[in-house]
Amino acid sequence: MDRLLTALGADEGLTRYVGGAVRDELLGLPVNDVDLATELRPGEVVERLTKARIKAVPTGIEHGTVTAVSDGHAVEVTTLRHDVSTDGRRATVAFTDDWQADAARRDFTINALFADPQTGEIFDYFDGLEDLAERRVRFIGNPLARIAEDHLRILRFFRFHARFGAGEPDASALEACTRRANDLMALSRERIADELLKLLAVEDPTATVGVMLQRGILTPVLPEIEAERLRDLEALVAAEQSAGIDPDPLRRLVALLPRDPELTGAIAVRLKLSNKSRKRVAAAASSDLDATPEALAYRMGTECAVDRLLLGGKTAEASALTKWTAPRLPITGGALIERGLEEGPIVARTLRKIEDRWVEAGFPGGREFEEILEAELSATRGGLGT
Ligand SMILES: Nc1ccn([C@@H]2O[C@H](COP(=O)(O)OP(=O)(O)OP(=O)(O)O)[C@@H](O)[C@H]2O)c(=O)n1
Repeated sequence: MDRLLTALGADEGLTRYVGGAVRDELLGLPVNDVDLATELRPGEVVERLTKARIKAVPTGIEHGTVTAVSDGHAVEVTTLRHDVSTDGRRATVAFTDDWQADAARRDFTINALFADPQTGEIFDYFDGLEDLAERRVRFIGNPLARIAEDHLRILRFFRFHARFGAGEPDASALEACTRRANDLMALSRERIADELLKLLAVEDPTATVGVMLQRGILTPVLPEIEAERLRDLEALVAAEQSAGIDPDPLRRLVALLPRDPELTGAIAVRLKLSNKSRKRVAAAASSDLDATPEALAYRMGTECAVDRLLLGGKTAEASALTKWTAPRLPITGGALIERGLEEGPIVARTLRKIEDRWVEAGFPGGREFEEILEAELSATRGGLGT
């Protein structure tokens, strides 16, 4: 990091930390991604990095962003800019050396703080420090205008409020988000899903999601969510906490949807979730809890079984399951052949039947397993007429 800061002239005041890293550092939270803002133009950023033998990737060069990869860490370096025109999805930008202008194009006051890497001095042009102390999430300037520039800010507002806000959301922001909720339809499904899942990943999103449902914010993108579902989300969050299981945004999404695997799967497709996530939410949406937790985990994988148990209010079982390791079936197809079974599809079929009975019996070993084995082998032999 030091090498990078030196290369970008931080000691001359040309480059500062910005955004989430400054905010999280001031709150004493762990900082994951570091963003830098710089007076240097993108071409000069690339030149200086190359000279210092730091890899420079022009990830968003038209918006002034270069990613510096140094010691395995990626840091986004963005030239100070102000937005010239925006259509709610994309912005045309102009570079500047005015720090306040760069702060002014950002979304919320708490996200527009700069920090001098050398002295630690904070540059706060829009009362972000005060809002941070009061745990207020406020747009910079007119909320309607800021949402018109980038519709995703509607969901970002709720995410940051859920994460950092205390009490009621800012009234003018809430009003603007409510009025413009339909604008979310203009965004790609991927961006909506990504932002929504980030919101659902915060420690406890219940109160904020409650406000969103009351205001119809999610109706344009997820009309399937009914207001009563908030109680399910609340119960799930409480179950996760008491089971000591990490919050999971996909599981929380399922809590908000009708408990219908087919419908949930279709929503996952609409939100363009990955195949893995689609399968997971569809499996979690089933309320079938007939099998034992271990049998569920063996069949569906522990993650899916934990989802289903937590969503079904079986907190202690879910917690116990996280420490459980799936046993292996104590016999192979080869061993069945050695015991006299003929090679062919019958081997796999018999193995499956043995496995079913073994799972049902609670994964026994030793004599009990031998009994299952013998019973199935003789049934198979009997079936074959041998
Ligand atoms: N629609 C957006 C997206 C981003 N930003 C600005 O770009 C910074 C970085 O954006 P991002 O990485 O999305 O957010 P972080 O604040 O870093 O939050 P997180 O910790 O969730 O990454 C924000 O702080 C904000 O200043 C913005 O103004 N409007």
